[in-house]
Amino acid sequence: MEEIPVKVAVRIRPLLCKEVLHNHQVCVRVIPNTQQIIIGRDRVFTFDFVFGKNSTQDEVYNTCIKPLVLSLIDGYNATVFAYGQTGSGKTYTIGGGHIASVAEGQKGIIPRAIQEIFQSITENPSIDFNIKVSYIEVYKEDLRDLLELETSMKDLHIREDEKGNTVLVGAKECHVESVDEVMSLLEVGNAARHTGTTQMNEHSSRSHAIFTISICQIEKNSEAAEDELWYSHRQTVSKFHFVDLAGSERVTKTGNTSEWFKESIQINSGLLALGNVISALGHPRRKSSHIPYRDAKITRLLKDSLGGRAKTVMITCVSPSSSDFDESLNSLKYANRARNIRNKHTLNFSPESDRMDEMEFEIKLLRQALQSQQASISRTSQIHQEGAPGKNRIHSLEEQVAQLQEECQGYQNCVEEAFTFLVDLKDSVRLNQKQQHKLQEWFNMTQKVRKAVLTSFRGIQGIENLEEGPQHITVLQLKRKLKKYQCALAADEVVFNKKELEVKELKNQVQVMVRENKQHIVSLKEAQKVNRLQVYSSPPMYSLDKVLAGFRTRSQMLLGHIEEEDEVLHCQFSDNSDDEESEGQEKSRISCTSCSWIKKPGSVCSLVELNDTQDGSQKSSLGNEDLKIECLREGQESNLQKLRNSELILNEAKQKMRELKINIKMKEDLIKELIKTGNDAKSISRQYSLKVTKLEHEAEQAKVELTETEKQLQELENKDLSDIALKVKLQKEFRKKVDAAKLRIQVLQKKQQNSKKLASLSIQYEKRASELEQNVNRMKHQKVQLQKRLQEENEKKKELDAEIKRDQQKIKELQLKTEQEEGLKLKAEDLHAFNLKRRKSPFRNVDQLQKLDEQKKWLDEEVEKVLSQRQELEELEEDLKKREAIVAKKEALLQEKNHLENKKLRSSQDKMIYFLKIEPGTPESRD
Ligand SMILES: Nc1ncnc2c1ncn2[C@@H]1O[C@H](COP(=O)(O)OP(=O)(O)OP(=O)(O)O)[C@@H](O)[C@H]1O
Repeated sequence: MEEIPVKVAVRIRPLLCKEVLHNHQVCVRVIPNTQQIIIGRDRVFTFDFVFGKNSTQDEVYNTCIKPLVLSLIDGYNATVFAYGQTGSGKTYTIGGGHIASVAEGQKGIIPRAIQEIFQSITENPSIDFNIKVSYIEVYKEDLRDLLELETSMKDLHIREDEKGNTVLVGAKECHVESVDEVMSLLEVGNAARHTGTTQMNEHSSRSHAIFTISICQIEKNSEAAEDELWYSHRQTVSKFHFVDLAGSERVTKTGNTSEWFKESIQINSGLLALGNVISALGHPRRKSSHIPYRDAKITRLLKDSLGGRAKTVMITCVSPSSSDFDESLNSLKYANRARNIRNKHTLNFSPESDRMDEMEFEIKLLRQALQSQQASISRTSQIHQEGAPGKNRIHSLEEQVAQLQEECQGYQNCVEEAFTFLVDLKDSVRLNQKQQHKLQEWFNMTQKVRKAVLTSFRGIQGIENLEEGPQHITVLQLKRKLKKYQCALAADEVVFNKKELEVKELKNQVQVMVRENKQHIVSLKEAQKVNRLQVYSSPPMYSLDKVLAGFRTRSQMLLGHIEEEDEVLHCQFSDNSDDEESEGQEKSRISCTSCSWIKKPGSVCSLVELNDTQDGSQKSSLGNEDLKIECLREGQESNLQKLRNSELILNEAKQKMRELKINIKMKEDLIKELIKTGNDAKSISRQYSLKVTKLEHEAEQAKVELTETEKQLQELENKDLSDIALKVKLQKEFRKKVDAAKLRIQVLQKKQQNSKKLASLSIQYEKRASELEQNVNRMKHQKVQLQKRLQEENEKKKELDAEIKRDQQKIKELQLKTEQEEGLKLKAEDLHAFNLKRRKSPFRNVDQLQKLDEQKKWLDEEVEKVLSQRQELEELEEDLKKREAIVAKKEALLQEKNHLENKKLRSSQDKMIYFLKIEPGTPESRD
């Protein structure tokens, strides 16, 4: 049997309105013209089908579901299941939900598949179709019939038939005859399905739903119309499961608390089991490994579809939002694993139906043979009735028949000869009318006899024809074999086509890689060129203009560098098209290479060098003003960037606070529960300690009684009683008493032990509660610290606001100054003359020089400030990253801890309840 892999499709939904409003970035994209998906910066996955944010429902259906529907009609079982995080678009893609209110173009897979199935029914009038639908859900590991809600879940069972197919027993199967009927059933089922509202999805499916459509096809044989006596038919039964799984979710993210906490856990555990099955099946050495189908109901139901006999497509839905990065990556990893799963699908035609054909034909032949046999028997029986019944008589009759046949043959020969002779005679001799008439009569008689002989001969031949029956059977068998080989050939063709596709895909990939390689080489060459250019453009001596230009470029590059790093942080998941992104990367690469010479400490062009340049001092002062404004603007931009960052930090901190609050609330609930159980345990323990002392007292009494009875027994044995019978009787009584006392002591001791155990259990509860209290205190402390940090961040934000305002003020002042300076420009000639004069004169204008120095110093300071601000920013970002990593780790640990604590608490509660139940001598039961 051919192994065909499970096909895996990935669909990325567009950003939802609220995500756009919250400024979420896109982190998952389809690589154009490939079957690949890139998540984050560099994680690439290849799938059988990929659908981006602009993909339509029609596209999804036609590409990966239509072939499955056609296979269903060909007689194969098929499954499509949607997998993914909550709110990622599973229900939308499968076509569940309130389908009546959905526009035609937005309809999902189920309505389209139903349409297609009924279309093919109308196109095949030679086939009798019998269609049934069922709809069930798995909610909290319980099966529910969505078409018959009264059905008790105890009546629904998952079984395996003799061929190993998974069958759901007890679910209602509705016979349907039109698209509308199916749609209304689907609507009814969807309305009955468990849904809820979470922070992630307004209409979140809280259960796994399986909508099944089964088709029974009965092919009418063309002979049936011609021959009313017999007809043959071929029967095929195939099923299509449409599975909409509940979404995997982080409990803290969905905002579910207490009530829904358990529900989320159940959903996640079902999906975890499914993940384990996919992992085990996708394992390269899976044949030897165990596949844990039995771990959950959903995996048991999907056994046929994963590693079984059905043709399966898995659609993994992912959210593009960067806030769902982890979940999307996980989904993609699972989808990648699922590509390794191989199913062995088989055609569902029943060989029995072919055998039926043969048998029907055989019956027909036998009936005919029987009829002719009966006719001949009745004839012989007539002869028998007429003649003597004895065997000898038959034998002599047979001999007579043989003789007569011989005679008959002789006469026949004579007649033939006479016939030819008379024909010749008739032509050559002239006969009178009477003779002619007689001859004609004789001819007619001979013709009649001949015809009679011929028809009887044909009758015998007709009976012999019946012996062709077995030949016909062989032909049928051969036909059946031919059909089988044709099927195998078709399957081979499918595999061949698939392989061809894979080869094409690989070729495409190779081409893409070659193209990329070329691009890399080109960019490398460009980079080398730029490097070379920089080496030559690095001036040996700096003129003021060049230095200023250098300063500007440098500051721009520094800014660019810093901004680029900012982008790395924030635009890591930007929603640019791939081309834009690659262009951006190209630019950043070039800018990095071009700033390389400036970064070297030796090549930093300090403004102090301006001291040596006296030419164009006016120009430089004007340039300085420009520079100042630019610097300030840059500073302001950086401050704005800082502000944005701090806002981001603030939001994240708030989010953390919210999560912490939920965690604390849960813990507090847990503590309350624990305290309650602890108090109960305390009161029980108090009762038990009373009981222990009482029991001790009783045990003491029993011991005293025992020693007394033993003493009495001893005395009785020592006494020399004359009445032996009385002595024996008394001894018996005493021994009985001793035994009873011993038994009582034993029972009392056991009870004592149990009571002590229970008392220790309550101590354990107290300990556990105090531990949890400590835990909560720690969390509260964390909360306080977070609040502090929040305040600090708020203060920082305020400071930054103030700084920005100050910068703006400065910019205004400087602009004013520049305008004034520009006025001075008008006197440029005078100034030039003055400069020349000054250069000639041995003494320089000390005041102006001082002023210039001051301005240069100020500028240097400003540059330093900007640089230190950038430095601070970098440190702040690094710190933020570290903090984020720590918080994420802490969150994961806390979740794990919670989970364990809950488990422990539950098990200890169970234990406690168990103890309370099994203890027969509890005070209540005693009372
Ligand atoms: N491809 C898409 N195009 C447009 N909107 C979409 C797309 N996919 C999903 N959505 C929208 O996203 C929201 C969530 O989708 P849906 O309810 O299908 O998610 P889900 O994965 O089934 O969630 P859950 O597991 O919680 O049931 C819906 O409002 C839906 O309309």
